[in-house]
Amino acid sequence: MDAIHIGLVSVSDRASSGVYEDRGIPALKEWLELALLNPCSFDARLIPDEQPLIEATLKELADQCGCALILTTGGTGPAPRDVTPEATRAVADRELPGFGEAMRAVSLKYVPTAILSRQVGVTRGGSLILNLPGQPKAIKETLDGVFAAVPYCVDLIGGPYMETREDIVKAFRPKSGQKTTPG
Ligand SMILES: Nc1ncnc2c1ncn2[C@@H]1O[C@H](COP(=O)(O)OP(=O)(O)OP(=O)(O)O)[C@@H](O)[C@H]1O
Ligand SMILES: Nc1nc2c(c(=O)[nH]1)N[C@H]1C(S)=C(S)[C@@H](COP(=O)(O)O)O[C@H]1N2
Repeated sequence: MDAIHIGLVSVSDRASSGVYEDRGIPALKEWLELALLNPCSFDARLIPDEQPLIEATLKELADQCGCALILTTGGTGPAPRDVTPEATRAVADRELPGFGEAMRAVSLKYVPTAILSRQVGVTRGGSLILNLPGQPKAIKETLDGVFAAVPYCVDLIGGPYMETREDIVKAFRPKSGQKTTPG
């Protein structure tokens, strides 16, 4: 089974300055380790809401670290210091608007303020970058809702073949995109 390298970015002024303990990176890791069958390794970064730093971090994870998937958490709202979507768009080759739309739609089942998140999904080279809201509970809520589309997206941009635990999330691939196990 392909090994997968994943970038995790927690964007939070208060967690990065020690006001509270970061719960973003542990929540991202926990969900991914439960959902993915592939052997996974992670590069994790805890940074403040500073656009140049977010951009540099995303570029490093995509271009130097070779992450096929990069998940950010935090900084997607309307507050003046929320700049994760701007940073993500600034480093993007293409935007995949469906990810932001679908995450907001599933999130409305949990909170009416889901519409306040400006989260986006983009590609940069062979990396898929997804923004998640900062509330630690939002990580599971949004990943449960959209991750079915992630493995095929990663296939299409030339990444590893991701396999998921079906009781957590069932990856969807069209028949032509499915790998058949030999024998
Ligand atoms: N990385 C994190 N670790 C733990 N809790 C978090 C984290 N990010 C957000 N939260 C929790 O979710 C709440 C709302 O998150 P939000 O992203 O709006 O924080 P914020 O007001 O932008 O501040 P900051 O950037 O300092 O996290 C926070 O008050 C906090 O309780
Ligand atoms: N699934 C889910 N989506 C959510 C939330 C949540 O708790 N769960 N919080 C909302 C709130 S209150 C805000 S302000 C926005 C932006 O959050 P962020 O700035 O922490 O990224 O995400 C929204 N989306």
